[in-house]
Amino acid sequence: MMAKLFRAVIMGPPGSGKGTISERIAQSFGLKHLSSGDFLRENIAANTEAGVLAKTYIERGLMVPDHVMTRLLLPRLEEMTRHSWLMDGFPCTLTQAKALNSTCDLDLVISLNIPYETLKDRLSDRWIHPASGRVYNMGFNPPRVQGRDDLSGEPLIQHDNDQPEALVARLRHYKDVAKPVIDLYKSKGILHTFSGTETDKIWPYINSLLSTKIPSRPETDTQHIPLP
Ligand SMILES: Nc1nc2c(ncn2[C@@H]2O[C@H](COP(=O)(O)OP(=O)(O)OP(=O)(O)O)[C@@H](O)[C@H]2O)c(=O)[nH]1
Ligand SMILES: Nc1ncnc2c1ncn2[C@@H]1O[C@H](COP(=O)(O)OP(=O)(O)O)[C@@H](O)[C@H]1O
Repeated sequence: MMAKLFRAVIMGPPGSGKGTISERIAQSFGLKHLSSGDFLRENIAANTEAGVLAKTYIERGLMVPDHVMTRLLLPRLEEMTRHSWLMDGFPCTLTQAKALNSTCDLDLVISLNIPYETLKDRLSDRWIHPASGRVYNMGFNPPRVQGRDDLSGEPLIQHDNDQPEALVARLRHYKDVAKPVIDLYKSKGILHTFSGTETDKIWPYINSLLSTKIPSRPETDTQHIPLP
């Protein structure tokens, strides 16, 4: 019998560890990790209409408008009716959350609550491989060769957006737009908030929460490998 499908969203300010934790969840529980940033980069690389439009905003450090995000992401989610997934980076706004609501029922929302000083330290030390979106942190998960992506060997870059001056504005913006989304999920009783300064300390709590919600590893594209 097919395991029940499971749909989750992970929210948090820039640098809160959504990508890092999503990878761990995907590995441990077999959910597909969907990332709004990755979808956007794929569309930009493929020169789709939405990708060309999105690029003009991202290049200026702005959020992509809601109607572009929903036009891009909802059809992809509709294709995933047979999969369990974890979405990272979407929804960001109440309009996006309402659009997602009309497409599927979420089982769980993880919200990461990380102090500003911690975000500032992490992001000022974040290096990115622009083509793939892979992220490194010089202390936490450094690349094998300094300044180079582990898989492609291509140079890593830093975003101006990650520097403290830009970060303050991004965080303020995040707080404003995320608050009604968090309130919505709280009122639905599916919000779980995790606070802390280290991903490795937060992870066991998320892991044990998900273990109570996902009794067996759901169907995946890959071969079914029993967990130890
Ligand atoms: N020092 C430290 N760095 C961490 C920790 N967890 C994640 N990082 C690093 O912090 C940076 C941000 O983590 P991400 O997983 O990219 O965070 P995100 O929430 O997906 O960020 P955005 O894509 O900006 O929304 C990356 O460089 C990570 O390697 C931690 O516990 N300690
Ligand atoms: N849900 C969303 N709504 C609007 N814009 C988004 C959304 N998700 C991603 N973006 C845009 O794509 C960019 C890249 O996203 P992402 O890879 O998550 O990294 P970051 O948030 O660190 O910039 C964002 O800066 C933003 O411009």
